[in-house]
Order: sequence, then C-alpha cells, then structure tokens
Amino acid sequence: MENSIIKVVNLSHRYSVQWAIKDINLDIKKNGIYGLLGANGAGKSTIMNIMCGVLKQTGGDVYIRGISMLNDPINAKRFLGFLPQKPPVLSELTVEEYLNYAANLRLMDSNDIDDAVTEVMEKVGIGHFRRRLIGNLSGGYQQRVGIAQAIIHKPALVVLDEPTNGLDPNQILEVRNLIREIAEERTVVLSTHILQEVQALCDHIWMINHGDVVFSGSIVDFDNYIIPESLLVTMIGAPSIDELKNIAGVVEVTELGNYRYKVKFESAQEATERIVEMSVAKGWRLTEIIQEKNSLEAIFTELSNKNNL
Ligand SMILES: Nc1ncnc2c1ncn2[C@@H]1O[C@H](COP(=O)(O)OP(=O)(O)OP(=O)(O)O)[C@@H](O)[C@H]1O
Repeated sequence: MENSIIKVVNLSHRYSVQWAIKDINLDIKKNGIYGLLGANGAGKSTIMNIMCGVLKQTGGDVYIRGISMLNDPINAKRFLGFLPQKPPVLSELTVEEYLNYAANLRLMDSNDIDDAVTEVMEKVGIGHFRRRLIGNLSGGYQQRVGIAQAIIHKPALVVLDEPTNGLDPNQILEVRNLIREIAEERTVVLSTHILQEVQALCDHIWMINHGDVVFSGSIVDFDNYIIPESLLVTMIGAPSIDELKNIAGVVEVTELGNYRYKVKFESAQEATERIVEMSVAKGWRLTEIIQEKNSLEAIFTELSNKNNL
C-alpha cells in the first residue's frame, strides 16, 4: 500500500437504487499518464469524484500515498489536485485573484503563494490574462485556469475529468501538450470517452463499461483489440462484385453506392496489396482505400464478453 501513489480498493457506489460502479480496483505505483476510458455514463466521473474526496462512496476506499480518503480526507487530499468535469472557476474573479484563493484553499504557506501563482500562470500559458475576469475568458482558457488550480500546490497526483471536453481542435492539442508537461513531474489520471485521446496521451488504460473495469493494460496491449475489420474501397471503374470476391484473401464484398465497397478479408495486408495491384493492372481507378477499425462499442462488447481481468 505504502508504495502506491493511489490505490482504489473494492470501490462501489450507488446513487439511489442503481449501482453506478461496482467493486473497482485500481493501483498506480509509478508516474505516468493513466486513462479511464468509457462511454458517457460508464462511471468515470463517479470514480474520480470519490478518488478526490468530493463524493462519499457506498463501499470500498481510496488510498492516496497510503492515506485513507475515508478516514483522513484532509491529509489524503494534500497529495492531489482535481479538475472536475466542469472547471470549478469563479467567473467574477480575475485569474490572479482566483488562483490566490485556490492556493489558500490548498492551505499553502502564505509566503509561497505569490510565487506559486506566477509560476503556475506561466506553466499553463495564462500569464498575459492575469488581470482578466475569468468570466470573460474563452472555454479553452477557462480550462487552463481549471488545470492551474489543480497543480498550484504541486501535488504528486493530478486527476483531470474529461480535460479536453468542449474544446476546439487547436485547444485540444494545446491542452494535451500541457498534460504531457504536467506528467513529467507527477502522475496524471484523466478520463475521456475518446479513444484517440487515450492513444495520444496515456501509458496505461482502464476501460470502464457500466461501472466495471473491462480492460486494464498498456496502449500496446489495448491496440491489439483494435484490429481492422474490413476495408472501405472507392473505385470509379470497379468490376463486378463476383470478380472482387475472387481476389485472394477477400471473403465478402458489399456495394455501398457512390463507387464505394466494403471488403471483408482474411488478411488485411494481403487483401490491400492485391486490390491495389489489380486496380492498377486492370484500370479499376482506385481513389481511396481505408482500414475500418472496430468501434469503441464493439471493443467494449468483446472485452466485456472476455471478462479478462
Ligand atoms: N447525482 C446522480 N444521481 C443519480 N445518478 C447519477 C448521478 N450522477 C451520475 N449518475 C449515474 O451514474 C452513472 C455513472 O455516471 P458518471 O457520471 O460517473 O459516468 P461518466 O462515465 O463520467 O459519464 P459522463 O462522461 O457522461 O459524465 C450513470 O448512469 C449516471 O446516470
């Protein structure tokens, strides 16, 4: 227990009659970026809110550096910073005022606060808005202020609930870079419903489905599940379906309209190479060939059925 940064033991929660999460066990022993991946309603926020002492669980416990969140929440919380799904910012304060307030809430030494506020504003790239009212900042900058309050006291563990939700594509990339920087010095646990997000950021994934952990492993382990299912092929001069079906390695062909075909195969590599070769040789005018990956839902179903934990 003592060498865990965070350990979640048999955690369960019921809001009214229905269980939102059931018997969750997680353990983090070394720094890195850890992702909770799940569809909306899977139970990610419930786990994170309990991890951070914002919600009291029905059963089980969370230990931060060996300290029980249930029995000693004040000390357990010293080691963590939390960005809830909705940034907990106060729109009527300036960035600087709000971060001062957050530092005081974190019981920081008053002599250290001014420097810590300046440092964290630089880190998250909001120094130029220090006197701007938070209510007048864009969503992306409000998110940065939310991240700043989560790291101002330099916690060992930072928990970010859907940190890129609602941001535009540029802001998403900026916030992802910021998360990578933050993780250089500490452990980050984040939640997302976006597969690409965990692939882009996380060293380890827990996949949550209906309140259960259905997968726990590295990105490499996880990628083995995202096997291609079929090819989507566009050919302006395609031959008959029968001729396409006769290509070595092709199992089934469906015409989708607009010169598009869905091709199921035995081996993705072989089918792709053959289609490209034959299209060139026979003038089928191939304009696009894409590997269709398993959807998140299909992976959830497969993993839930395997029950491989
Ligand atoms: N305050 C609440 N009262 C009753 N049920 C709730 C409450 N909060 C969450 N739930 C339910 O608990 C389940 C898990 O919700 P939770 O918010 O943890 O999921 P999530 O994975 O974080 O999803 P999202 O990304 O949509 O927030 C859902 O069925 C949800 O409807």
